[in-house]
Amino acid sequence: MKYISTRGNAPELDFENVLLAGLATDGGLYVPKELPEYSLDEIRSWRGLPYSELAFKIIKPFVGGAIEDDVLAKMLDETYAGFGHKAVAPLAQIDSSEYVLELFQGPTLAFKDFALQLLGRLLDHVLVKRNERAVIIGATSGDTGSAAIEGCKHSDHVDIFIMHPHNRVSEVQRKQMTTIKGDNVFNIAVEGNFDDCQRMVKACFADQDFLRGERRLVAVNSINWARIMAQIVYYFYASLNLGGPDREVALSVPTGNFGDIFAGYLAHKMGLPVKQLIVATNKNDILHRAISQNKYEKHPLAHTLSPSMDIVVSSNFERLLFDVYGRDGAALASLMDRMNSETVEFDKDGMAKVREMFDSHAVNDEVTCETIKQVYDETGYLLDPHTAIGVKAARECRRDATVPMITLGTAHPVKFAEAIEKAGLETPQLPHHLLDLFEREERYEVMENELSNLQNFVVKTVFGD
Ligand SMILES: Cc1ncc(COP(=O)(O)O)c(C=O)c1O
Ligand SMILES: N[C@@H](CCOP(=O)(O)O)C(=O)O
Repeated sequence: MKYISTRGNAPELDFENVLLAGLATDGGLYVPKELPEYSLDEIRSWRGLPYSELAFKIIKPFVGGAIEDDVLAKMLDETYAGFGHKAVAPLAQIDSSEYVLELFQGPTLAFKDFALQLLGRLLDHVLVKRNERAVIIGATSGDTGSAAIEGCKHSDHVDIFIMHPHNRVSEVQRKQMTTIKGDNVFNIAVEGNFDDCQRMVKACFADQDFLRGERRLVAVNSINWARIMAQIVYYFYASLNLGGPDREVALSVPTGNFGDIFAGYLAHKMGLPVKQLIVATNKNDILHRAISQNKYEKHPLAHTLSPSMDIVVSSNFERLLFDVYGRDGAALASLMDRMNSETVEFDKDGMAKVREMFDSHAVNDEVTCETIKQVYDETGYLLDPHTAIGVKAARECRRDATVPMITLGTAHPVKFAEAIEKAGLETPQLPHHLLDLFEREERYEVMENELSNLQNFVVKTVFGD
């Protein structure tokens, strides 16, 4: 399997190098040159497989021989054995033909664990083989951070630096990151927002000289292709558990950086029958406006009760646009330049194609809380605010009531007490492994929103000067 950059001006890479690359050298994102496609018969033959075995079927072609089959299979077994539910990604029914795919059964209680528990193992395997040590720099609006640290903390081959927006993640999210012990783990609270943190990550990739050629820089955000790859699996799993591929499903995805829903789009392109994909956003609704009005216009970032989706610049939208623009890297590079600095209208035929599959809806804080309350009153099921946005968008955008609607349950409600309390409900107890979270000692640096500060901190920490 070969990978190419969305901006058409970076070397083609194999899986091992794409795993280690982060951003492409031309500033683009890596995507598979060709996607594996499956017939309905093949997909049907995967019915009943345990999660890790299904993951092996789907992930193996993307890895393309870079890791021996038995090693990959063992890695996948170990990854998903650590989840708190035997089904790994169970479906909860909240109405007739309406489901929540619970992606929060992993150690940090958010969907990020699906990819980051695996990414930590993949990176360790490859770095040990190469006898290399890497620096990870990541940005989080709350969930990627703890999942990445949890996934990588055992590796002797990485130092991991995670930036979060100061005072803009929930208390549980912050403590989940900042209380993880490890000599190789460094948390930074940036006086800025998630976009600022993500911009600094990308700037570090564009200027790696600060690591003096002595360390490789690796990404744990969804700019890293391996993140998307691992997230494709649960779309197949959910569908197969609801009668797929002989029955279509509709999917509503709480969306911020567009990584999760992009994985769903790829699952569909690989052969999974999908009726519609719903981009569910909070007040940071640039993607909803882009899809519904064909107008890509940046508004200032708003702080909401669904902080993990407080994102304006959605990195993975570029991967979808690459397809929309006929996989023309040069055209996309100039489009991305324009999207940086001006309001953009996309190619009309391309947008029409996007709308064949995608719908979108934006949900404000008030409606988010109303939805949490309504679903709780109707069913006793407690949604976290991100999932509630997905459920609301699903109900607004549903095209066909006979097609099962699955909302991706992206986080556990225990992480978002403020929203749950504003909905007039009680936050549940932390799960057993986090019961003493509030007593654990925190460790993080507060830092101005300045690239040089970040780079100096990394250099001082890694090289000691
Ligand atoms: C709980 C939660 N829901 C939804 C999202 C949005 O996912 P994506 O960024 O892949 O669009 C995130 C963050 O990424 C998240 O942490
Ligand atoms: N919502 C994320 C933001 C980072 O997105 P990623 O999927 O690119 O890592 C978070 O919670 O950190």
